[in-house]
Amino acid sequence: MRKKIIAGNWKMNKTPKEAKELCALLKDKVNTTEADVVFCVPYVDLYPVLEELEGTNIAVGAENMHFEESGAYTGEISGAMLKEMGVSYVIIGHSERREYFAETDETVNKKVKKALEYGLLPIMCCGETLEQREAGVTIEWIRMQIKRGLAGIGAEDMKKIVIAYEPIWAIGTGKTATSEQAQEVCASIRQVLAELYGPAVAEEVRIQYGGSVNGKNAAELFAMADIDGGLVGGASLKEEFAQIVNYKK
Ligand SMILES: O=C[C@H](O)COP(=O)(O)O
Repeated sequence: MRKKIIAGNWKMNKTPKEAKELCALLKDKVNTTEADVVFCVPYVDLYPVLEELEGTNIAVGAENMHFEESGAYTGEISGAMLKEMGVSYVIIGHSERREYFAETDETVNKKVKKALEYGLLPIMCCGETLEQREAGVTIEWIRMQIKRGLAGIGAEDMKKIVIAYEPIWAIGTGKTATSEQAQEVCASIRQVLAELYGPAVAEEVRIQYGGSVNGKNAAELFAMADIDGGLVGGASLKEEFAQIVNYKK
C-alpha cells in the first residue's frame, strides 16, 4: 500500500514573516495525518519554515533548483545549497516553469538527476493543455513527458521520485479534473512506469494529482486507485490545507 503524499506548493506567495505565520497556523492541524506532508515554499522562506516546522513530521521542499553543480548562473540555486539547508523535496518541471521560464523535458531530466545526486526527492510535474485534451492527445503527451523526464534514471532512483499530474487547464482555475479524468491519466502514468521499470517499481511510485484541489474534492480524488495524494496550490496558503491533509476525517 502506497503512503499518500500531500504537498503544498506556495508558488510566489508569502514573505518570510508571513511564511512563519502560516506554518504556525497549520502545523498542529496537519501534523496528525497518516500521509506524508510537504510544504514547498519560495527559497527565501526555506529557513524560517524549516525553523518553524522543526520537531514536526512536516517535510520542507523547494519549488525549483538548477541542474548545474555551481558556477556563473546568476540568480540560481543548486541542489547542494538546498540539501545543506535541510530541504527534503524539490518540485521540478512545474507547468508554470515550463511556460514562463522555458523549461523543457530535457532540463527537467537534468534537474531530476541532479536532485537525486544530492539526496533530494524530486516531485516531477507533467500535464496537458486544454487544447491537447480537446484534441484527444493527453495520454500520448503525458507518456512522452514522463519518458523524456525520466530518461537515464534507474529503477532504484525511480522509487524515490514522486510524479505530479497537473492538467494545466485545472491549475488555479477552480476547474478540477473529475476524479475519473484524473484517475485515467494517473493510471496511464503508472502504465508507462511499468513499461520502463517493471510492474513492481511502478506499484511503488507515488503519483499525485494537482489542479484546484480543495477541502471538498480531496477525499474523492485521493480515493482513486492510482492517485496517491495531491500537489496543492491556492488551498495550501490557508487553513483549508489542513482539511485536505485530513481528508479522511
Ligand atoms: O502546484 C500546484 C498546482 O499548480 C495547483 O494549483 P491550484 O491548486 O492553485 O490549482
